[in-house]
This record gives sequence, C-alpha cells and structure tokens, in this order.
Amino acid sequence: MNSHDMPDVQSSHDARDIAIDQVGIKAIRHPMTFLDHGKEQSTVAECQLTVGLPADKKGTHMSRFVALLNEGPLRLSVDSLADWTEAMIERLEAHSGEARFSFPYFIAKDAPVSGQGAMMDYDVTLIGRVEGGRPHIGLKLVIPVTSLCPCSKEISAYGAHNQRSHITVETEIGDPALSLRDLITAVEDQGSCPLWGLLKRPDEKYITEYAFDNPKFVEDMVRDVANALEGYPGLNGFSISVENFESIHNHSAWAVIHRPGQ
Ligand SMILES: Nc1nc2c(ncn2[C@@H]2O[C@H](COP(=O)(O)OP(=O)(O)OP(=O)(O)O)[C@@H](O)[C@H]2O)c(=O)[nH]1
Repeated sequence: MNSHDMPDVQSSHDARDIAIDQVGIKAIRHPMTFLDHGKEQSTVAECQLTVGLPADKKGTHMSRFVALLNEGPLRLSVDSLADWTEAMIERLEAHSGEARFSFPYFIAKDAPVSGQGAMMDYDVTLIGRVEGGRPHIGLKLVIPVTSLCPCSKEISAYGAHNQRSHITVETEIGDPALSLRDLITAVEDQGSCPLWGLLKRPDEKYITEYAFDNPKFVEDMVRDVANALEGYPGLNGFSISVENFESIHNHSAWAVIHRPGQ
C-alpha cells in the first residue's frame, strides 16, 4: 500500500478556525558544514524547523522537514540561511517559517604566553525567519569568560572570588558579511579575562594576574558588552545577558540589557 492509497489526515480541513504560528519538528540532530568567510567547519547541528499553519488545515507535513535535511549535505552560512528557509517554506507549502540551527562553533586560539594552539568551542544558534516574504537572520552566541569580583577583591586582605561566566548575545544580522570570529572576540574581551582551550603554567599565571587586575561585576560586563556592540557593523539591535556561576553562592548573578533594532 503506498501513501496515495491512504487517507492524508494532515491535508484535511480543520473547522476550529485557529491558525498556528509555528508547527514542525525540533531536537533533531544533523551533521552540518558551517561556512564562515570561506572557512569550512564540520559540526553537528540541533535543528528546529517550523512553519505557520493556516486555520483551515489540520496538520503540517512533518516528513518533509526531515526529507529536506537529508536531501544532500547540509552546508550553511549566514548568507545562505535565508534561501534554505525559503526552500523549506516552499516544500511545506506554507507562507512563513523558521529554521533554527544550534551548533558548537570552534575557534583555534593560541594561549596568551606559551602560544600553544587549541580549539575553543562556543554555542552558536543561527535562526532563519521568513514572514510576509522578508527574511530575517537571527544569531545567538554564548561566550564563556572568567569574571573576578571587585567587591571581594576590595574587602579581602588577599585573593578575590572568581568564576566562569556566560555572556549571551542575541541579535539580528543586518550584514551577512559579519564575521562570527570577530564578534566573539569583541565580546569575550569584556570579561575579567577571556578563556583559552589549553594553558601551560606561564599562561595560567598570566590569566590569574590579568583577571585580578580586571575585576568585573555582572553589571560591569553587561555594560561593557553593550558599549562594545553599540554601532557594531552588521548588527540590528541586540540583547545581552551575563550569568556568573558564582563560586561562593549556590546561585548565579545575572544581568540583562536590551537594545531594540530598527
Ligand atoms: N502534522 C503532524 N504530523 C505528525 C504528528 N505526529 C506524527 N506526524 C508525522 O506525520 C508524518 C506523515 O505525514 P506527512 O509528512 O504528510 O507524510 P505523507 O503524507 O506521507 O507525505 P506528503 O505526501 O509529503 O505529505 C510522519 O512523518 C509522522 O511522523 C503530529 O502531531 N502532527
């Protein structure tokens, strides 16, 4: 028996007159090649693929999302995401849709003193949205840094509590020529100290002293990132959140700044 001999429930009429903003699949992992300014990087994306569903339709055709992912090697860039999203909407016979790809993005970094190279991984989510014909490309970055507490340093005879922090930036990309690497560097420089994948003892000494000389609250970091991103070429508004995984509390410290786009 093939599909033609079976009832197509998804295509049947729905009488409730309720449109659905997003329906599709999520938490599906797929091998992906990410192209960043001509450099290819193999990674694994967790995908969330959805379309809008009109009020009169009972269901979307979910198999088609998986079919599209498996049509050929998944190769994406900031530049090509809008086309991929539009192809998805067409395949699903929809009018709007969103394609979200979350993946680890790796940057080779040389340790600050020894110069030894190693990979640093950053959580990146690229979001292609098409609504009313106009594509929007969203970006979410989670960048780990070190933070050292200015209060703890000021009140203590020696030492200061410090911890890993996550700086999360969400923005709409106004210029596909935006370099993820440059943006990540601009943000991670606003912590008490950036992180590296590999540290020899001279590097560890450098980071320990650099962070101690550069104490920052979450408030300091979120303000300094806002300053660094104000007018940053290729961004259309942004939201920043900073979370300190406090080493002296069983809770985090957290701060947020929103700057709406045009
Ligand atoms: N819309 C919808 N589909 C579901 C749901 N649960 C499972 N499905 C999927 O429905 C799919 C089958 O529907 P379609 O994708 O339309 O498959 P098809 O009709 O054989 O293929 P097309 O002719 O391309 O539509 C299967 O992949 C199921 O996994 C659900 O809650 N909603």
